[in-house]
Amino acid sequence: MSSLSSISVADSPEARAIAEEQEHVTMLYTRLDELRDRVRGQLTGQWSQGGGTPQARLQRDVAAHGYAERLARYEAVESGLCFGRLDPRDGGPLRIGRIGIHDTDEPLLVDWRAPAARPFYVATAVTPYGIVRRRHIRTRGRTVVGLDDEVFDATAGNGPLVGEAALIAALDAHRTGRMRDIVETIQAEQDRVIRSAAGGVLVVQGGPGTGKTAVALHRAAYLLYTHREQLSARGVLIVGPNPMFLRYISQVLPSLAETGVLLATPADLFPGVVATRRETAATAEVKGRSDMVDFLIEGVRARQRVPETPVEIVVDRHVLRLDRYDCETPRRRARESGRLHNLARPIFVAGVLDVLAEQVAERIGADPFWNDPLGEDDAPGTPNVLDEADVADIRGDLAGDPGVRAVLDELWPVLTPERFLDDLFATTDRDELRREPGGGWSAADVPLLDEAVELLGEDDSAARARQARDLRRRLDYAQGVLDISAGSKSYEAEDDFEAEIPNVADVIEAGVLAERYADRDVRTAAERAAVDRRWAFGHVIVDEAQELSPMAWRMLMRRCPSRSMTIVGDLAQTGAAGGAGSWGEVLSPYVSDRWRLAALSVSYRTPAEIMAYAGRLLADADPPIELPRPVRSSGAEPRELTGDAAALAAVVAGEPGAGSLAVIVPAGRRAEVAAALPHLGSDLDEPAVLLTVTEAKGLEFDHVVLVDPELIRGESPRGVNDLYVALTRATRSLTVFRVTGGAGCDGGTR
Ligand SMILES: Nc1ncnc2c1ncn2[C@@H]1O[C@H](COP(=O)(O)OP(=O)(O)OP(=O)(O)O)[C@@H](O)[C@H]1O
Repeated sequence: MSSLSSISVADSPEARAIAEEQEHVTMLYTRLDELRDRVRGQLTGQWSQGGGTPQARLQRDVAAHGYAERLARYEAVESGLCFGRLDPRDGGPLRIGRIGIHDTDEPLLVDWRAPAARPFYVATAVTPYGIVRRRHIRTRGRTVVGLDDEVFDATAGNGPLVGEAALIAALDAHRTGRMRDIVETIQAEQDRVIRSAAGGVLVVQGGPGTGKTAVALHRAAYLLYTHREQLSARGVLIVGPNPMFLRYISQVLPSLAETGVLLATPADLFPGVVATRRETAATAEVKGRSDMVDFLIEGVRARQRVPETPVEIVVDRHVLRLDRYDCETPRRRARESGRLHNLARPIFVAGVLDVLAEQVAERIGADPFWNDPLGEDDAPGTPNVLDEADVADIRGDLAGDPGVRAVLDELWPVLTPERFLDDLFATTDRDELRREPGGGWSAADVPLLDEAVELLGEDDSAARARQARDLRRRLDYAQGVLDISAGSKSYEAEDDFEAEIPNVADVIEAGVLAERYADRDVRTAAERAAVDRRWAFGHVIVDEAQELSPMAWRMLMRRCPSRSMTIVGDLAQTGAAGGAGSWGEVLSPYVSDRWRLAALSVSYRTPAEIMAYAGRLLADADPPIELPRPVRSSGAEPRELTGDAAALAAVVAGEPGAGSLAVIVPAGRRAEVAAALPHLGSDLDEPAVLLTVTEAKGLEFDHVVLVDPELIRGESPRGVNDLYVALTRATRSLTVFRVTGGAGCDGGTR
C-alpha cells in the first residue's frame, strides 16, 4: 500500500494526479449545477401555472413536490460530492460519490450505494475485487486538496483498515454537536451490515464507538436507494432514545441526500400525546414489564360491569329495574363476540335495551283479559297487545333516554385510551402505579396507551362518515362533469358527423371518474406516518435498542408487521432497569429465533488510552465487559483529580478551548454540579454541556470531564453499564473528577 497526502509540490506526479482529479471534480460540479438549474426551472414552471380544474391543480402539486424533493437532494450533496476513485484492472476509472450522475451512456459519478461502488469499501490486497487502486479524494468546497491512494498488489500486504489515512483524518476531526456521515470511510465490517438484505430482523451488536449509529443511518440510506419505490411509499422509521440524540443524528441522512425518514423516540409514537410527565425509574420499569398487558386486560374487563345491587331507572313515570342477572347475559354475549371493548359495546347495549323494553312493554301493553273467556270476542287473545314494531319504538325511546344512557355508560363505558388509563391509575390498588387523574403522560405511559387502543378498539365511525362524505362529494362532482359533457353532446348532435364522436360520458362512468378526482396526498410517507398510529413502516431501525422495555417493543412491533428491522445496540451499555438482557429474550416473542446477528468489534471513537483506563475501572464487572478494539491512540492518558466544587469549576474552565466538552455527572448530583457550573446547559450546539449518563448515551465529545464515577456506578442496579457509557464518550481526553465534601458542589463558585 502506498499513500500520498497533502500534495503541494507543483509538477510532481502527485500534483498532476490532483490536477487530473480536479478536472473531473469540476466537471461533476458543472453537471450538478445544470441538474439543479433544470429542476429549478421545472419547479418554477409548475408554480407559475395558475387555475385549472381541481384535478389539474392536484397533479401540479404532486409534480412540484417531486421536483422540490429532487432539488433538495441535489442541494444536499454539495459538500464532498465526489470522494473516491476505483481503478479496475480492466476498464477505465470509476468515480464514487454521494449520488449517481450519468452522461448519456457512461456514469460520470457512481452512487456509493451502487453495487459497482462496493469494492471501494471492501477491497483488500488479498481480495481486490478486480481493483488495482483505491483513491480517497479530499475536497474543500469544490477544490481537491489531497489524495490518499492504496495500491492493491499481491506482494504488499494491506492493513485491516480501508483508506487508513482518510479514516484517521476523519476520526481526528473535532466533534460538533452534530454527527457526520462516514460515507467516505466506511469499513468493510460496517459495509457488510449496511448492505445486508432488507428482509427479516438484523441485530447489530457492538461496543461503544464501533459505529453502530453511523452504520444504522447509512443502512437506511442504502435501503432507500435499493428499494426506493417500496420504502418511499411505506417509509422508514428510525427510533432513538431521546430528542437530544435525534437532534445529534438529524443531519446525517440529509447529507446523504435522503429525506423523508421519520426520526422519533418511543415516546413520540402515539400521535396526539406529548410525554412530558416525569416519574421515577422504578415506576417506569414497572410500566415497561410485559405483565402490564394482563393488568390492562383486567382493567378493561373491570369496566364491563353488572350491577352489584339492582339499579332503578325512571322512564316516563315507569320505574324500571336492572339487576345483575339482566346484565350478565348481554355482557357474556358482548365478550364472546371477540370484539374489542368499544366495538362490543353495541352488543351489550342491545341486550340491556331488550330487557328494559320488555319491562316497559309488559307495563303498557299487558292485556289483563287476554285469556278471559268472557272478554272481547269471548276467546283467549295474546297476553300483550303490542306488536314487534311497538316494541322496537319503545327500544328506540329507551336508547335516547338520558337516564338509560347514563346507566349504560356506567356499566359499559365508551373508553378512549387516555380516559381508561387515567381511571385505571386513579383506582388501582398497586401503590407503585397509583396517581391522581390528569397531569399528562410519561414516556413509559405511551406504550400503555398504545396497548390500550389494541384492547379498546378505536371508534372510527367519524372517520368513516367523513370518507363517505368525501366519496359523495367526488361522485357529485364527477356526475356534474358528465352531465355538462352530455349537455354539450346533445348540442353537438345537431351535427350528425360530430355525434359519431364518443363523448366522455360514453366511456367513463361517474364512479370511475370520482376515483380519478380522489385527493392525492402530496405528503411524504414520513409525514403521513407521524400522525397515524396505525401506520405500518416498510423498515424500522431501532438505535440504543437495549434500553427499550418489553412494552415498548410491543408497540414498535405493531409499527412493523413485516418485521423488516435493524436493531442496533450494546447489551453491556443497558442502563434502563427494564432494558434488554439478551437479544433472544427480546425478539423471541415476535420472530422466534429467526433473526440475524452482526457484530462490530472496532471502536472508532475511544482512543486506546481511554479504553485501557475504562478496562481497569470495569475489570470487576460481572458479567465481564468485552471492550472493543480501539483504532487509534490520542497520546493523552486520562487524568484523575479530586477537589471541591470550586476546583471542579476551575478544571472545566481550563479544558482545551477547541472542540466540544461534556461534563458527565451522576443523576443525583446534577443539580449541585449545575449550580457550580451555571454557564453549562444541555444544548449540543454549545461548545460545553452538562449531562447525566442517560442524556449522554449515544453522543460523543472531544473532551469529557467525568464526575464521581463510583457514584454513577452505585446509582442504579445497572450502574456498571452506565459507567461504561460515561467512560467511552470522549474522542480525545478524559478527566475523572471526584468531588470532595458531603454535598459535593454546593454552589460556592457561583
Ligand atoms: N468508518 C468510519 N469512518 C469514520 N468515522 C467513523 C466510522 N465508523 C464510526 N465512525 C465514527 O465513530 C464515532 C462513533 O460512532 P457511533 O456513534 O456510530 O458509534 P456507536 O457504536 O453507535 O456508539 P455508542 O454505542 O456509544 O452509541 C462517530 O463519530 C462516527 O462518525
